[in-house]
Amino acid sequence: MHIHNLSKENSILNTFMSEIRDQVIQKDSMRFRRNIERIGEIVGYELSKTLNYKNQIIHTPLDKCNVPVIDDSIVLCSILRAGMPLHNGLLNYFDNAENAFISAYRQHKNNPESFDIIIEYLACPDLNNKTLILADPMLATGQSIIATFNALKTFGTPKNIHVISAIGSQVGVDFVNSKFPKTTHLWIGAIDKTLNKKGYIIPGLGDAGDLSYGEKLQK
Ligand SMILES: O=P(O)(O)OC[C@H]1O[C@H](OP(=O)(O)OP(=O)(O)O)[C@H](O)[C@@H]1O
Ligand SMILES: O=c1cc[nH]c(=O)[nH]1
Ligand SMILES: [Mg+2]
Repeated sequence: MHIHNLSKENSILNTFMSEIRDQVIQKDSMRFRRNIERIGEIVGYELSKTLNYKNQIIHTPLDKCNVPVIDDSIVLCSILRAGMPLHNGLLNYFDNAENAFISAYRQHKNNPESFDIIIEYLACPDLNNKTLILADPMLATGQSIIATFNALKTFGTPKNIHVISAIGSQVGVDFVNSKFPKTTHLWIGAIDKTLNKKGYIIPGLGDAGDLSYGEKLQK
């Protein structure tokens, strides 16, 4: 797996990262969603440099010119709920992408420290020979993204895979690195030290789904 840790380089991305982590600023849910969306836009721009391009002749009012344009068929797949703002950011740049949505949530067993990933909803186009972008802002244990990848296998074999996340834990990154094809790219805003007993990233930011859309009842 090619791991691109975008916080290693100074850029405006780190301003948005600081705001989604900040316990005061993150309480403004509209700003939180917009910052995640802006992270999606920046990552979309960065990963666009690795795509395939073809020359297109463009007629300006004065002459014609050759412009390289994206030649890959892109499918954006996001994990509900927290993936929605990241999805919007990517879709802001990849105008013609096809879209897939999957629901994955943690179902706790008898204690808060152990859980299964439950997938109930999946809508996905044909993935054969496409460029698949899997987006989820939090890569904690890595179980949700792996469960998603496995569930998508019946929809075809993508040509390339890009996994996008705002914050990951080192164990989660190591886990997905061991499960995805070696050619996969991981684009990540930051890789944090550890997970707590409930599987939350430390220092992380808290619960990305709740910060975007409000607290949900645990059932
Ligand atoms: O790497 P993992 O250990 O699988 O954890 C990451 C998952 O947890 C969060 O979703 P959550 O279950 O909180 O659902 P939500 O989006 O509805 O809040 C997050 O958006 C990921 O999907
Ligand atoms: O730290 C975490 C882990 C899972 N889901 C989140 O939203 N945050
Ligand atoms: Mg959540």
